[in-house]
Amino acid sequence: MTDLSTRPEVTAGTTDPLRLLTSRPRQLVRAVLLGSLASGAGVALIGTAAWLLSRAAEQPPVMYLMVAIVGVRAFGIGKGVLRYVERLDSHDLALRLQAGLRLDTWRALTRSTWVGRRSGDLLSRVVNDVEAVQDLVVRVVVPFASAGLVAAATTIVITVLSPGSGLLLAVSVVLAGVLLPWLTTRVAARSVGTLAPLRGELADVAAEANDAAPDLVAYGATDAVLARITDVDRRLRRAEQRAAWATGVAGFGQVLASGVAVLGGLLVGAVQVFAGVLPPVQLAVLVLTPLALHEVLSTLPAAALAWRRSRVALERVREVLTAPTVGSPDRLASSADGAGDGEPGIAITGLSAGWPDRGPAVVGLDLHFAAGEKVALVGPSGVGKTTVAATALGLLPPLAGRVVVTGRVGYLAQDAYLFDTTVGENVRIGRRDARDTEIAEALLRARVAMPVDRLVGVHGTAVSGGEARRIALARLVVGDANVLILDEPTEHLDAPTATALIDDLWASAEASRAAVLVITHDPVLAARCDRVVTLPTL
Ligand SMILES: Nc1ncnc2c1ncn2[C@@H]1O[C@H](COP(=O)(O)OP(=O)(O)OP(=O)(O)O)[C@@H](O)[C@H]1O
Repeated sequence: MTDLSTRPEVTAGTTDPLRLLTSRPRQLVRAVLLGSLASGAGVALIGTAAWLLSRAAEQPPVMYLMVAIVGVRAFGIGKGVLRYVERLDSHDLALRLQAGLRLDTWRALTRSTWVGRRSGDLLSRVVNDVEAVQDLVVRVVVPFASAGLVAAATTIVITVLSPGSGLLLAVSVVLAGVLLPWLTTRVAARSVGTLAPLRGELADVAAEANDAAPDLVAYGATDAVLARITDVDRRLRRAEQRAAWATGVAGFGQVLASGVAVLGGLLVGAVQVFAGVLPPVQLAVLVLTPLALHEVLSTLPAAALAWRRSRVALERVREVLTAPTVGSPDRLASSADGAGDGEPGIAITGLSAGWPDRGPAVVGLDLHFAAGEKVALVGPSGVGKTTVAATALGLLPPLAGRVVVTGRVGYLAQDAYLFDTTVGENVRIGRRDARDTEIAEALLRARVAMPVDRLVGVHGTAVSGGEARRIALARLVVGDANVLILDEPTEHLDAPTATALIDDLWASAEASRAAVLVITHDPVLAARCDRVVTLPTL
């Protein structure tokens, strides 16, 4: 067994089920062997107990029963202990593979800005679908492989005792272990294949309804959204019911297969006992051992469905891993971390910019500004000011032209995100090693008279719009950025607060010779910049 906290995580680097599983072959083999021994102990327990009961009925001296008595105890205890150890080992392997895959998925997420992706579905892929790798180990490979080994061993032992019963058992094993699982996946394939996408869709509509709840209630538009959620839920439930129905029918088939093995064993064994070729005490072994084996095989239809489900889920994860990147947030992070390669500044040359699957919002923009310069970008609503900022930040790839940003970038977004934590922790995002005193000072400079430990609520709903804006500003102030991109910094603020805040921002920008790009509709703020660039309407 291994300690997850001390061993490095496995990075799977693949979503191919076979390659995933064979990335830790020794642990996989060990888990399968432990699983086989646990299941084998269960079957051996019933077989030995059956012999013991029959033999005890003949009332021999107890010495003749001792080995069987010890065997029953050993198999009984061994079954539980081995199953426990197998569970530890197989879950350890499964969690390791899952951690590796999750790490790969996060890496893929950080490579792209995922502009335009449905966030609920993306979340469902990253959380639920990645977990499919757990099922692959615990519910598919270990049950199938160990059931196969135990079935082979049991069939050989029964064949040695009674070839006719062995043949019948082999037929029932093929029926229960191969045919029924295959039929189950055939019947339920389509509905199982839709489960993961439907869960993603449900997460998506539920997340959207949650975000939009105040507007929906205010406009009395909840019915339509609830109807959408109910519709997806109904489709999901139907798919789950179909899968459950297939598993139920397979369960019935399992009982039949087990009946064939038990009755067959009884008939063939009885004939052999009457013919004097089989000792009577072995009859119970021929009858009861197949029963125990079929208990092991009864999990296989569900395992076959889990295999199908895991493949669909891993395919969805693969789509995330191989999705084309949008923008270059990693480059942004490195330029933000790099200790300012050269003078801070932004050089935009011949830029055409726009959002994926839309035409360009901005065409042929030239905008160069240097350290210590403050430039206001103005223009009518929707003309593309935020699009220019997103492109300069690397969140969107330029459609044409070049954008070079030198220095440590600090960005105040128009809809800056507040996490559901304290004011202080929200500010600390600007500089992770900021001390409490520095956070308090940043809040003071951003004119937020709030205790650092006050909670801001989900999406900052427990603070006012102006307070949220200033907390986001404090996040910018606490960092040591020297290229500032500010999208509507004075929005939601009263005139005196806005003036005081800009005074402060300008003072610290001048001290660090920062290059400042301000997007604004506020003529007072624009007038306080060195230059005003007006974006033309296309
Ligand atoms: N995430 C997005 N996905 C697709 N299109 C977008 C997105 N954000 C903005 N757009 C579109 O891009 C165009 C430019 O929008 P942008 O937000 O850059 O304008 P803006 O000048 O900043 O407007 P405002 O002053 O109202 O904030 C608009 O037509 C807008 O509908």
